[in-house]
Amino acid sequence: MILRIENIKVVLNSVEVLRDVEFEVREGELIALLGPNGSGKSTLLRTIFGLIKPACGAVYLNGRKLHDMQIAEVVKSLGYLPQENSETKLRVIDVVLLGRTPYIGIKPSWEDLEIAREALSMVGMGGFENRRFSELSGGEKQKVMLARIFCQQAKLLLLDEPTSHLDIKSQIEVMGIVKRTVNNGKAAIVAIHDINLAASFCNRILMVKNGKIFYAGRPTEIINAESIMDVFGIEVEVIHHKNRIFVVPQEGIESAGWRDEVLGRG
Ligand SMILES: Nc1ncnc2c1ncn2[C@@H]1O[C@H](COP(=O)(O)OP(=O)(O)OP(=O)(O)O)[C@@H](O)[C@H]1O
Repeated sequence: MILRIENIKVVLNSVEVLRDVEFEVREGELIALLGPNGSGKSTLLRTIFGLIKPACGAVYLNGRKLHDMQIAEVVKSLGYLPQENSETKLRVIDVVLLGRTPYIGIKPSWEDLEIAREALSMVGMGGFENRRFSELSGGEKQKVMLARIFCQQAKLLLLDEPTSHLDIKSQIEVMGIVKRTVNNGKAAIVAIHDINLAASFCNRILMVKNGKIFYAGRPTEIINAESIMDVFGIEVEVIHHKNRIFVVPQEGIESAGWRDEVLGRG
């Protein structure tokens, strides 16, 4: 499966929110969208999913223009997780089963139920099936919404800050699940604020500023003090250690004095 975003411009209420956005997504790729608040990451994901029609340019899925496709067809290919959860009094299992909507006939089959239960246990929410969604914590809700997307079995996942409410263990687990899903012949684009998490799990990073892609490439190629200053306007030090990179605030390094320790020179 190949998704191609071709020269997209998006204008919302006369404001140009995205411009000259162009890239491709191939099978097996996990792509992070990094950028400051308001830089256009959510708008890009919404445009790819077809919720926003670009003023110019287009999104192509396997060579077909996405905006010409039926919504039922789109949701079998693209799974979109929005940034905000909608509130509902539905039971957890029914929220997850909504992910099966593209496949369900009159009512869910045993197989649909099995897939939904498996997705819940995959995100560590087995046993929550009969709880009310509205009564869960922020992180629990986020995991349930992720289970919903996983059981949709779409080929490309569009995840808007999927780890924002999660503790460190859950963040790593969720990114691990996304990575394994991608390795099984799928792809994902993830808007995320944690640069270290993005660099640890993603094959490619797109750095967005003012609605435009400023840098694109492998984490080790494009994450450096200059690109972060350019895009975020903040001084950091990027430490390369054992093929990994760590982004730490300049101020933190100077006051904590742990840089040499990390590099094994302590
Ligand atoms: N309907 C709209 N009308 C006008 N401007 C909009 C509209 N929706 C979004 N914007 C603006 O578009 C810009 C990009 O917003 P977007 O939500 O895509 O940013 P983001 O990178 O996802 O931000 P964050 O990291 O804070 O979630 C922002 O300046 C926002 O105010």
